[in-house]
This record gives sequence, structure tokens and C-alpha cells, in this order.
Amino acid sequence: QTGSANTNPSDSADDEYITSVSIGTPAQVLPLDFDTGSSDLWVFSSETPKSSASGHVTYSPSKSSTAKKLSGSTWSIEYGDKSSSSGDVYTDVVTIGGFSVKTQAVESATKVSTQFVQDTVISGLVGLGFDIGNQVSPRPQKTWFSNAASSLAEPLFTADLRHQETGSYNFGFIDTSLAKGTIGYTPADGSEGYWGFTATGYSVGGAKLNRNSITGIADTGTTLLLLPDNIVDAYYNNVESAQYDDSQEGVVFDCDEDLPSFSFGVGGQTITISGDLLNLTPIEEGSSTCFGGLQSSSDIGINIFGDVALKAALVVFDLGNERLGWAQK
Ligand SMILES: NCc1ccc(-c2ccco2)nc1
Repeated sequence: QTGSANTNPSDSADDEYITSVSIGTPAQVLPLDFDTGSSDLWVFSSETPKSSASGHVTYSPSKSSTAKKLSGSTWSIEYGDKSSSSGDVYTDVVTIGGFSVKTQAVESATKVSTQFVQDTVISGLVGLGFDIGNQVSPRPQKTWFSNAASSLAEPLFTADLRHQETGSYNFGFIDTSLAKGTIGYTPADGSEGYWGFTATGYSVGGAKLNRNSITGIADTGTTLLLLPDNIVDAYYNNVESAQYDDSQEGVVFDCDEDLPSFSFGVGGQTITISGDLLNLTPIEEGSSTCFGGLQSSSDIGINIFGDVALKAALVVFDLGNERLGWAQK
């Protein structure tokens, strides 16, 4: 068995990617953010305060004949961007891309932080990280993918995120036609709940790859490519108008400046992110100053290969072999 779901950028800056997920009987379809950087499936629901839920599609367990309360279970989560949510837990049927998990833990939000309240295009997250990262107490629950893995043709999924285009999450199979290059594999470390890996080096503007290894995570739920200061500086030293903008909390530059590409080595392959993909968006509607897709990871303590990097590749999240595959797109 397999599954295949389309995913779409939420806005003109590719801030996040929205995938439709069907929950309950009859189906309640919610727009969710698939996040390989976390391990909880949570949703805005009939239990979310009305003022917070305004504008969001919500899940109502009371309207699903297959919903069951997981009595005594609660959850609470805080993300790297300081957003947070918490609540209680139901089990219900959850279908993604045509593949159904009958008894999936669906974490219902009774509290959501302002960032989520304001982001009305998503109704929650689908964690695609490792089960060890699940935040349900007293008994942690499995992710949708973990529940599905043993029934899928292969225990893996792929992410094909695109700039201002429809992409896909495929479960149980690899559509190699989505990639231009060969898929290079490297070991994945799931011990922290993330899809951790080590890139073998980097280069700016098509120069030869240096051999500085970079340990980080492949995170579909983070917009940016977040790397150490020395790499960020090496890149923006090639961007004449680049400067750090305190109010934006990041490097900005003239929108009309041509940006160099950025490459990193992984699994024996070189993944090159085009300059265009590294110019994320004007800092404000109509501004001629743009915000960089590559920013510093130095104050978060972990390197994150977020959507800016993932957009350049077909990425294979191979649970069965505990490895990550990367192919140039
Ligand atoms: N990396 C996980 C994640 C995903 C989305 C969000 C978010 C906050 C407000 C809107 O969206 N926060 C964290």
C-alpha cells in the first residue's frame, strides 16, 4: 500500500506548506502543516476557545462516529519559534493521500499560542519525526507515519516541496521521476526525535565544495535554512547590499541583487540551492528590501535544513533503513 498527497505553499514567501488531511467519520478535512521536526499530530478543534479558533477549520470529535477519547491523556508542546499549544487526546481514523490509519492519536488543542491563532491557513500540525519526540502524557503516542509504516509497501516517505508550486508527500514509494539527480543516502539519527544527519561540506556560487561537515536536521516545518555564522558570513560576503536588520532579526539585501547559489554535500551528492530560492520575500509588501532564506543558527544551537534547502531536492525519509536520501531537483 502507498499514499500520495499534494502540498502547497501557504503564501508568496513559501512560509509553510499546507496538506489536506481527513479525520473521522464522516470525513472532516483539515489543512495541516507536515513537520518532520516534531512528532505530534494536533488540531484546532471544538475544544479550542472560540476566540482562538475564529477563522480556522476545526475538528469536532463529537461529530465523528469513530472518535474515542483517550481518557487521562494530555499534551503540551513548544516549538523552536516559541509558538506552543496543548490539550487532550482522541483516537480516530486519519487518512493522508488515500492511506488510512484507523486508530491515530489526534491531539485536540484546548490552548494555542498567538502565532497559531493568527495563522488561519493551517489548523494544526502532522508530526513526521520519530516517536520518541511525542509529547503525550502519561503514555506517548505514535506518529501517523509510524502507525502506517508496517502496512506501507516500504517504510519510507518522500518530500517534494516546491517554490510557488504544488509539491507532494509520498508514502511507501519513491517516485524517482521527481528528481534530476541520483539519490544519495546518509545515516539518519532519530535519537532526539528529529531527522538528524551530517552534510559533508558546502560551497557558495558553484565553487568547489569545502570539507566542513555540518550536522543538522531535515525539517519540513521550518521555513529557512539555518546554519552557523561562519557559513552565513561566507555566503553574504558575496552579496554587496547584504546587511543585518535588527527589526527583521536577519540578513536583508536589495531585492534586485542577483544572489549566488549555495551548495551542500550529502550522501555523496551535491545539492545546489539556486540564488532565486535564497531570496525569500520583500520584508514588507512592495518593499525593495528582501529577506534572506539563509540565516544564522548560532543562537538556536542546532542547524536546520528547512524548506529553503528542501525545495532544491527530493528528500527520502527512510525509517526502515534509518537513513535520509537527497537528490537534486
Ligand atoms: N517547526 C514547527 C512549527 C510549525 C509551524 C509553526 C507556526 C507557528 C505559527 C504558525 O505556524 N511553528 C512551529
